[in-house]
Amino acid sequence: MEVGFLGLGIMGKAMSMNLLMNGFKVTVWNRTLSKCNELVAHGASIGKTPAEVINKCKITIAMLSDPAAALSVVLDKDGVLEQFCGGKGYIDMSTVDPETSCRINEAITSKGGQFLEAPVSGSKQPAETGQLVILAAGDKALYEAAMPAFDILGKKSFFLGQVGNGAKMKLVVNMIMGSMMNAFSEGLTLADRSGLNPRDLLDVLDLGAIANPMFKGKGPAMLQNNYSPAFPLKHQQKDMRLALALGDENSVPMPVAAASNEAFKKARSMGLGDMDFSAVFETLKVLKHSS
Ligand SMILES: NC(=O)C1=CN([C@@H]2O[C@H](COP(=O)(O)OP(=O)(O)OC[C@H]3O[C@@H](n4cnc5c(N)ncnc54)[C@H](OP(=O)(O)O)[C@@H]3O)[C@@H](O)[C@H]2O)C=CC1
Ligand SMILES: O=CC(=O)O
Repeated sequence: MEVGFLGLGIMGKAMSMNLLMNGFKVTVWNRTLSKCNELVAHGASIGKTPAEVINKCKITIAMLSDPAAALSVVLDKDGVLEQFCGGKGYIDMSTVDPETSCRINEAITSKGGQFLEAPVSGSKQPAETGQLVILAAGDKALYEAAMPAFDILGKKSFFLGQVGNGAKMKLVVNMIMGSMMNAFSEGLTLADRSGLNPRDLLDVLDLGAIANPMFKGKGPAMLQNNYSPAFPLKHQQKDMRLALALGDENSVPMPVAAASNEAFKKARSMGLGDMDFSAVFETLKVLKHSS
């Protein structure tokens, strides 16, 4: 199967490499074109623009940072839309808001194409090992056509109905995840400042009802001030912001998420946006130094 792939950041690079290593023919594009070199060294072809990739491939996947990037790659000069026509499919796996997904859907279908949103749950390592959870919505026929690729990229795919539902599900999941990370950071800080060993807290948490892979995976690194990015903090803050907007639209009070968003904003203001989202832990250390 041949696919195009737009966006070779942390996720896109791992996902496109995984497709390549599993026998797919992949044509890649990235805004910073030099990031294509590693994929090309492993057998990928390169498109110099998104339009060039669309022209070549029947199905193209995008994995881009945020709504502005997702829209720009479709609508701007040399973008996806310039070459779109009937018989082609576009799958946007970026985390965006439902409105952005709907705008892209309208643009693609106005050219006779098929559109699927398919954001993913799971970070750098699940992307590398094909263990993502795929949250698809939109064109069912394209979903079925893309299943061989989804089977490589993920451990489970959900088809959630109309365009927007995939984005909503992803935002709900990441709103919960971001709030959990803040509660975890506060717990580690409270343990430390009240005279406990935070490493003991990790062991206690891991044996109880709130054990989870995130605490287990990130906790030891956080205690060593290691925030090597798997999920960049700026993207987690974007997801909190978009989830809060979804809460506004639906009159859902979300005080915990709102407080978490403020903590991620504070971390961004401290220059931690490109670090892993667990770096929100650092915002609590600032309080210690200033007291
Ligand atoms: N990392 C993670 O754990 C997960 C991330 N996600 C979501 O996946 C998406 C990608 O995340 P991730 O790979 O971590 O992000 P990165 O920041 O590593 O990569 C972002 C990608 O978007 C491109 N990009 C940014 N702005 C533009 C623009 N204006 N025009 C064209 N391309 C642009 C970047 O290009 P360039 O290289 O030129 O900067 C890069 O390819 C995000 O929506 C994120 O929320 C979802 C699940 C897990
Ligand atoms: O969006 C991030 C993730 O880990 O899922």
